[in-house]
Amino acid sequence: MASTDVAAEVKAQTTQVEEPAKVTRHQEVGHKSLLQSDALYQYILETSVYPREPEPLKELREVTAKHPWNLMTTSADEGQFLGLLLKLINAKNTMEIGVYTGYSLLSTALALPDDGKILAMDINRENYDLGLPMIEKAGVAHKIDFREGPALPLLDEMVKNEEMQGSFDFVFVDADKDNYLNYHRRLIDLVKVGGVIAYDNTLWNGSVVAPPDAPLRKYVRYYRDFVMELNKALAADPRIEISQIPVGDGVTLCRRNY
Ligand SMILES: C[S@@+](CC[C@H](N)C(=O)[O-])C[C@H]1O[C@@H](n2cnc3c(N)ncnc32)[C@H](O)[C@@H]1O
Repeated sequence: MASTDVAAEVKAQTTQVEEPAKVTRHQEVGHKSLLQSDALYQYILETSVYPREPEPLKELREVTAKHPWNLMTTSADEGQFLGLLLKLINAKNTMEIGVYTGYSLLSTALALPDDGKILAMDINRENYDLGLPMIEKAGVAHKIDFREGPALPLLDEMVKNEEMQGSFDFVFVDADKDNYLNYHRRLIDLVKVGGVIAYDNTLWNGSVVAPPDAPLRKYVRYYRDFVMELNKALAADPRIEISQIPVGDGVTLCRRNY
């Protein structure tokens, strides 16, 4: 079925229970998760997420919404999920690759104990600076060690340092998708046994199931094959247990087994 047909079918289904809504990036290529209903997604946000969202995080979300690249931000429901996950695994020493204005960074910083740490990397400091006042307001800036620059050379340095091997409880990867497998090759040594690596965007706008002729935006098409290759590689990697969760744009949790 062509993607436009799928989108039309989805639209027909969802409009039975809601007002006609703008086409979301989930609907754009027509995958069939429950949350293709905008109304259900709004229900989750309004019932379970926004009422629990700390004020500085809300402020950071609102500031980010005005930024031209705001599509890159982690959604509020995913931020809440990551925060809960960190508490469930008692994470203390963590890493984030891909900060942008810091929504996921602040969500996770708030979930860490006062002496918790996040090594945060991004090639762009300007965007991080936009969110920094809210991170400071939330009283968690002392947990964050922000490094400006590409993540790969930093990871290479860390892997060489024996003390850093197996030292991270949690890593959130949300950056250049064409490097995810390169990150994985290094992170598997840096995360502790029993620790978790979370790869973001593993459903990549639903494009992982788009037919070859689907009208995808250029950057979606470019990264699609990398994301699909990553998904296959993670599924075949015996060193990890995985679960691919349809929150946000898809997040794959990997627990290091050995
Ligand atoms: C999707 S955004 C991150 C969103 C962020 N997690 C949030 O919650 O808003 C991707 C980020 O990865 C950064 N990035 C791209 N290539 C990178 C690289 N090689 N190393 C580090 N960061 C990179 C970009 O500058 C951008 O800020």
